[in-house]
Amino acid sequence: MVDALGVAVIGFGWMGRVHTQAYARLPHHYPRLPLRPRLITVAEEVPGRAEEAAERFGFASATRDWREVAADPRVRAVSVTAPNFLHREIGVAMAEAGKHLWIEKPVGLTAGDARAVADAVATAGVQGAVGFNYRNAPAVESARELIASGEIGTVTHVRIRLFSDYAAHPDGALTWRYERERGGSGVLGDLASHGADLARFLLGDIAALTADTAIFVPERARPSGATAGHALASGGEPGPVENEDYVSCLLRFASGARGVLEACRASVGEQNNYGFEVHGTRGAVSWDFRRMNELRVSRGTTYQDQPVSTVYVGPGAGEFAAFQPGAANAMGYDDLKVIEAYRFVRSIAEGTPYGTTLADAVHSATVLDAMAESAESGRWVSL
Ligand SMILES: NC(=O)C1=CN([C@@H]2O[C@H](COP(=O)(O)OP(=O)(O)OC[C@H]3O[C@@H](n4cnc5c(N)ncnc54)[C@H](OP(=O)(O)O)[C@@H]3O)[C@@H](O)[C@H]2O)C=CC1
Ligand SMILES: O=C1CO[C@H](CO)[C@@H](O)[C@@H]1O
Repeated sequence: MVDALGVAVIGFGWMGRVHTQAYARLPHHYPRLPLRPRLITVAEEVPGRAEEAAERFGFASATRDWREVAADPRVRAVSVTAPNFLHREIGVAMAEAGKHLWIEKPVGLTAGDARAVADAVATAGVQGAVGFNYRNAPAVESARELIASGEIGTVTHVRIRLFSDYAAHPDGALTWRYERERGGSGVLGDLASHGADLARFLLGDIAALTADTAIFVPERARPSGATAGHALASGGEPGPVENEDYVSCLLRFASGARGVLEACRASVGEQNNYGFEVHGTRGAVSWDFRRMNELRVSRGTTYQDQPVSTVYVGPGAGEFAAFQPGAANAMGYDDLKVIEAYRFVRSIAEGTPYGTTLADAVHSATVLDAMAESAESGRWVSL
């Protein structure tokens, strides 16, 4: 018996589209899920964009005012895919209205914002999921199991990197991402938030850190109209970039392991170069988002003679089997969002969290706040 789950999407740029497509694809990949999302309404402030989204993707209605979503009894679950400065206000309002919440990272501008949304979700007794999609990659789940099984021994150190060039082009538009008021931090919230989540997912809590940040592209052109994702602008008045393009961070884990996390949104020549290398006393495992379905693994104690092999993950790993019949049939980025949608909807169906929660967002945001504090003070910060 399959029941309908009325859903709404607030903010219809890049992530709004990806969440919508994930809801639509759920029955294809998870036919036994007892709830089937029904696209009820889309809220977007750019004139005409909500109507266009409704027309293209099949929402029953469209609005420019997200408050109408909170009041809509047809809607039981909401995706918040609007810019960061709206996460807290919209997230809290939706939870208070009794809506289950799937909200994008970093969940607000600060750890205080993430905590406010987490508290509202807990008080309302609704389910909450967060857009830390990289941990949904079956290969990342396999790496976590490999580490937890002790097969690579005691973890000694890890390197986590998130390098991209979406902010490297000098004509990249000065969107909300580059403003303190609407974006909050820069690459911290945009990319290092994922890195902080992966660090904890793989290796447990971070005990202390020290960080350094920099702005490499200090001015950008103001966009002349509506933008989505990482748009280019031409001819607009230049304005200042208010948040960091780059962060490097040394980590000490509660386990005693050491780590380096580095993220940059303006790395010329790097496109979505996201990944990690984890080293232990008896082996190592590494992952690269651009080869998302592979792990590089080394195991044993023959040291310099030890082979490093490529492992193609297959139907036994994470949610791989819901997408492809055999190893080395590639999954893609949008599939990670389908997995996120599945875990969110399953949480609602079973009344218990399954996958990322708002607590994960609070942990990640606390790490980001500590990085900002350390970059400012030049000191180590304990967590
Ligand atoms: N998990 C992941 O891998 C990713 C997560 N993200 C996260 O997703 C969120 C959205 O990012 P992205 O989709 O790239 O951003 P976009 O700028 O592409 O889309 C956001 C949309 O929300 C609109 N918006 C602004 N104010 C409102 C409002 N009051 N009501 C409704 N809509 C509004 C924006 O309009 P306008 O243009 O007028 O501002 C824009 O159309 C961010 O928090 C980001 O950090 C983003 C990319 C990847
Ligand atoms: O979460 C994210 C993942 O990568 C994107 C760029 O490629 C970011 O913009 C985004 O916020």
